[in-house]
Amino acid sequence: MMSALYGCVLFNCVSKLRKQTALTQVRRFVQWKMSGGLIRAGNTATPPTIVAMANRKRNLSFPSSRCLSKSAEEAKARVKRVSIEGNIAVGKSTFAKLLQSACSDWEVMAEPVSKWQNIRSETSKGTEPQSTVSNLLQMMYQDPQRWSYTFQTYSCMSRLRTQLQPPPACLLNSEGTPVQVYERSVYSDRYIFALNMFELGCINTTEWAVYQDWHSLLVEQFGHQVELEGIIYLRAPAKKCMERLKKRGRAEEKGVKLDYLDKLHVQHERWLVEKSTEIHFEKLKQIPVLELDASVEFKSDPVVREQFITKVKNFFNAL
Ligand SMILES: Nc1ncnc2c1ncn2[C@@H]1O[C@H](COP(=O)(O)OP(=O)(O)OP(=O)(O)O)[C@@H](O)[C@H]1O
Ligand SMILES: Nc1nc(=O)c2ncn([C@H]3C[C@H](O)[C@@H](CO)O3)c2[nH]1
Repeated sequence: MMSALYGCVLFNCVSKLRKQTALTQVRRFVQWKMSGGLIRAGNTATPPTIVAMANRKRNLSFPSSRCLSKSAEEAKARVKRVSIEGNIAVGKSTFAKLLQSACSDWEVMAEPVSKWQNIRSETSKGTEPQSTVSNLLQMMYQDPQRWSYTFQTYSCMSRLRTQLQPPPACLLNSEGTPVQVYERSVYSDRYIFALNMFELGCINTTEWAVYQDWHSLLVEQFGHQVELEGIIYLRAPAKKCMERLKKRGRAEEKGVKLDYLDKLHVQHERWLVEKSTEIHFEKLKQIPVLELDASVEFKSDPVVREQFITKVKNFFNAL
């Protein structure tokens, strides 16, 4: 019942989005007409849809809901997008903070864990509307069979929202190599977590088919707005992640077993190292991956920190 409702909400979002996209096309066409219909692309006047296609080939980004000037579009297209992937507690947030402080051309977007821990809903009991808060992360860990599908719909939606956020002005004005860095992505949502939950039997075959269907639809509809140019894979043995998970002591993760981290490690290896996971998006199949040994302690060691930053800089520059 709940799954059907979530599917329905997502479906409504997509059809609204389609309408918005159509409206944007019409608006762009009217603006193009009013400006005399001349956009420099060689010597010919080119309709906006054709320019859009040409720009897509050159990997230029298009605004989702408002029209940006050509130079703003070009500035946006210069911003590269990279996700940090890795097992639970491997050190992504810690590494992300290091990147954030290392270079003003890099903007790090944290995984929205606190949103998953605090889902507000309005209920009307009696006459007064009441607000209740639920912790979906905890619900998922306590009863994965009941809540995994719901969790994946919400985690994926929140990751999508993060990946759709426009770059800040400082990145648009950057003269270096501006990069938006995401802690995980809509791709790890599917190819690590949802897949793992399916393989564990916590997501059933129907839920998995439904998840994959709307995931593909969303990724295809948003196109290059949610594409990544690269992935940083923080790699460490599951045992090391378990040590760190225990040290961190997040309440919801108390029941997490080494076996679960082992399985997630295998999913990361299949996707990012062996490349044996079946991937459904062409660009993602060829994406460059920077692998870093995250088992080393870099927080207290400035030499290791510098080595990491240099590797990341070289990786970004080559994208
Ligand atoms: N290189 C490191 N060496 C030693 N300890 C580390 C290192 N990186 C992170 N830690 C510690 O490990 C714990 C988990 O780190 P962190 O929260 O960054 O992991 P994460 O990958 O972001 O976790 P999650 O998957 O839950 O988002 C923290 O207590 C952190 O201080
Ligand atoms: N089931 C499941 N699916 C996801 O997409 C997902 N993404 C993160 N997590 C869990 C790992 C950490 O405990 C915590 C913070 O990363 O949330 C997930 N769990």
